[in-house]
Amino acid sequence: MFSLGAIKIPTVAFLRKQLNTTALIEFGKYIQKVFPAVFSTEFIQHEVVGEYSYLFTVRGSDPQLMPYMLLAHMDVVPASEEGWKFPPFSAEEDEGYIYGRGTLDNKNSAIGILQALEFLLRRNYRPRRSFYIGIGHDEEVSGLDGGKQIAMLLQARGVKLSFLLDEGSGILDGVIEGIKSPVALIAVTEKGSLTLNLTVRSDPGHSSAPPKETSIGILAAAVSRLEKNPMPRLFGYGPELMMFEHLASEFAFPLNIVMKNLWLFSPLVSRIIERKPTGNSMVRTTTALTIFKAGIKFNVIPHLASAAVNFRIHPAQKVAEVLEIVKDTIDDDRVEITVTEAFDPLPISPWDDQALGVQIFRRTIMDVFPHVSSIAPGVCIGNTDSRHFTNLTDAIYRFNPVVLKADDVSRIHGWNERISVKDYEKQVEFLFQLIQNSDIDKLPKPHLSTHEL
Ligand SMILES: CCCCCCCC/C=C\CCCCCCCC(=O)N[C@@H](CCC(N)=O)C(=O)O
Ligand SMILES: [Zn+2]
Ligand SMILES: [Zn+2]
Repeated sequence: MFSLGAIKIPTVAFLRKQLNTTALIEFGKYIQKVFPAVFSTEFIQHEVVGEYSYLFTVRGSDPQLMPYMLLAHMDVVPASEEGWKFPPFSAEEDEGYIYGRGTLDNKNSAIGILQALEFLLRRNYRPRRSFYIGIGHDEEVSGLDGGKQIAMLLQARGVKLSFLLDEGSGILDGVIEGIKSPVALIAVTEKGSLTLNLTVRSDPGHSSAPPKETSIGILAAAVSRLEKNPMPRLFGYGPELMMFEHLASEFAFPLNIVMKNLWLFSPLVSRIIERKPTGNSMVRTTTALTIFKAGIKFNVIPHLASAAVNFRIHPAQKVAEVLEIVKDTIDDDRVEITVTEAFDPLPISPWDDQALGVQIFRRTIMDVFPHVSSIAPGVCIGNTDSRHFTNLTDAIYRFNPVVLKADDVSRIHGWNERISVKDYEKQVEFLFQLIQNSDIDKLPKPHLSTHEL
């Protein structure tokens, strides 16, 4: 059963320096109370990192086995009171669903991991393979003070990981047009990000004698040009090619043939899938106008107008290239462009028979979600704390073991975020099995089943 108390604690992160620290402290106390075995077992060390994040070191009985890591975060994005069926921090249960900010992103993982470990400890289970659990407190606002500090601490201790599992993808059921059965997408990379601040300055004055162009008009035209001129289609040039090839047999004829031959059909496929926002995010670097500020009074021509634009960079592109395209598209020197944050797409993690993490995930997915018909490498369209761990392993995977239906994706950061009690229990079962399956020291033999391998 979901620890509903975790959802009721409003661990909201607005900005890097604007966190609800009272709630973060309360969350720490809460997990100590509900997971007593995790906090008192002799072979588990817990540490508070960066004031509010938690790092657990679970010492396995066989020091020869290379450790792995499970990552999650306790902070959540803000939630408005209106628009929700139930208040976002009420953890109300309705028709088998628990509603609340963080039920999918990402208290389900934070609590689910600790719950699975608590269950194992109560059964006197001691893992053979050591592992780490990181519960960040500022993932939604960069992870620099939480997740990154955990990564740096482990790096300073000389830790190397065999694999790392974080949030960032899931079991998609009816999300990809043309695929009827649920498919598990394990993201082997995540898109890069570039946030630009655009500013236009012009002389202030009386609205009764306006100039031909104002700061607002100039800026509005610039952002409109960005929106009307999407970044180039790059579908088929990144790991999404691998994803669709793996999923090809899930499509009915003739789409299965099309997906198997993306070298020929990717221009056609990209035009179809870009029609939906999630599909579009696979096709290109996305452009999102997220902040627009100007003006103080109806009869005053404002001196300043500013806007923020957030680009999520396709794995086949880099920050520098996106910036060049932006400058060419705006093509107006009056618009001052400054970079607020920028990083390239993350490296692509291994996806082959030698990749231990992948084999363990496959086996665990098949054990716990037998109705999943394919397991494929995917691309995380957002960003996660795992991007701070690239010095510890090249095997970083993003996968939340939760079934997401078409309307669930927009609940993440949106209204009515929810998880079914059944899905949460499955998530705990997955983690419970995963920890045990990770104790193998050799890779399992390739599985001969109808599953996509
Ligand atoms: C062809 C269709 C394929 C569709 C694939 C869609 C898969 C959707 C599945 C899950 C949703 C992804 C959720 C991504 C997790 C993102 C976590 C997050 O919100 N991170 C923040 C971090 C912010 C920061 N400053 O670091 C973010 O990305 O904004
Ligand atoms: Zn998240
Ligand atoms: Zn999030």
